[in-house]
Amino acid sequence: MDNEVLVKVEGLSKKFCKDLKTSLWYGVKDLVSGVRGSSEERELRPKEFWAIKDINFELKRGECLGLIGHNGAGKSTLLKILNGLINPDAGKVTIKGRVGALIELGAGFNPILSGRENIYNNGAILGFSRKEIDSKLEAIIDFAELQEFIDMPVQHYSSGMKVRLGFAVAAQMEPDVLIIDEVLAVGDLGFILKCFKTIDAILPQTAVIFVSHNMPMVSRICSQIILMDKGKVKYQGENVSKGIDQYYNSFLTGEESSLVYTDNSISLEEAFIEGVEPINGIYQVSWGDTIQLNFKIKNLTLSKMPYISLVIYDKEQRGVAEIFPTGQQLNDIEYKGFIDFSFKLNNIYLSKGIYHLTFNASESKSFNTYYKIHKAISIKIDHEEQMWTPFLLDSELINFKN
Ligand SMILES: Nc1ncnc2c1ncn2[C@@H]1O[C@H](COP(=O)(O)OP(=O)(O)OP(=O)(O)O)[C@@H](O)[C@H]1O
Repeated sequence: MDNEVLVKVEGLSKKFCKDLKTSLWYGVKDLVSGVRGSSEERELRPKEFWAIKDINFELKRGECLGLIGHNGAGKSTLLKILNGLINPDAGKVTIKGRVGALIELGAGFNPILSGRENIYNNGAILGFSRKEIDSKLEAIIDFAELQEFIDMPVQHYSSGMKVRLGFAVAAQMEPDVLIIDEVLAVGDLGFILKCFKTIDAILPQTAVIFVSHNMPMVSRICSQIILMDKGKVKYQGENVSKGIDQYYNSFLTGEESSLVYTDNSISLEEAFIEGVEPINGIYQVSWGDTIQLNFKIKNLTLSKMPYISLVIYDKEQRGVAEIFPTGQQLNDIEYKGFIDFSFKLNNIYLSKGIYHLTFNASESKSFNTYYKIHKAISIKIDHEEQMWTPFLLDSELINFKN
């Protein structure tokens, strides 16, 4: 039972047409050729493209597949085929058991019916009797936190309320397969955290397919990953952090520093890491390395030394660390020109991934900014361990009793 394959996808492909008129014309042609019994059109015709091409995977109970990729990569199309909302042009999907799905905002709900009536409708579609739905109703309403609004037509629900109801129905109906698209992100943080707690709880009995652009969430719950690009698989496997790395690496081109603020008293002329050659503008550093950061600024009007501080941002623009180098002396400046700063950064324990340093020069540690620039230096931290958390803490065993 535990190792039962619940979802099997073989050679799945779906094509779309870029223009509606042509698409309708092809639809009529396909209908006629279908009636005549002639073979299906497998090749692309003018204006058609593969939204997904040759996707294969198997998912067992207790496993969670993360689907990641740029906008338009084909993730939602794949989910819609799995949920039976659209038909593939080639390939086969085999799903065992009950499918709970949260795909499009409001999809699966009748807008003129109330939340309560929609719960009964959805439950019936999933094969539950009225009595069974009765017994689950309170739990669903409680989970969705919609007690007050459950008798209001769904068309008057806010986006977050629709997601709450959708997830509550999908997750509380004991699905064997749970399909969740990015729509979950519409919920507020409290609800998203509650959803993840629920996913953790039902995962041992369920096969979960999860689409997200939120890599920390993907890395937290997924046991395998498919990185899609223009409908094709770019990475597939159980090494989730490798897939995420590849996804992030696909954004590496065109990374340029961006000036946030200047009062025209200084400008940053150079920023680099001593002894490290950047690749595509990114300095490759190993986890735990000690590095030397060098900055050259051009002083235009300052008469005192500025205070330099740095902030490290991860790929998703979350600040993960601040650096206030000690030993800086805010003395008078003798003459205008260039000033070189070198800072040592001991043992970087940030985990694998890309980070950007924001350079900040101000009158003192927390007063009067002169100059601020994002992505002054970009760093890629390498580590042989497959980890994907904001940073790694170094620890050693100091005591052990048996
Ligand atoms: N019904 C449709 N008719 C024509 N093209 C479509 C249709 N549905 C999707 N597409 C196209 O298929 C491609 C894949 O879309 P899809 O919604 O699957 O991407 P996605 O990976 O889910 O993107 P996102 O991250 O933005 O949600 C896109 O180019 C999209 O324009």
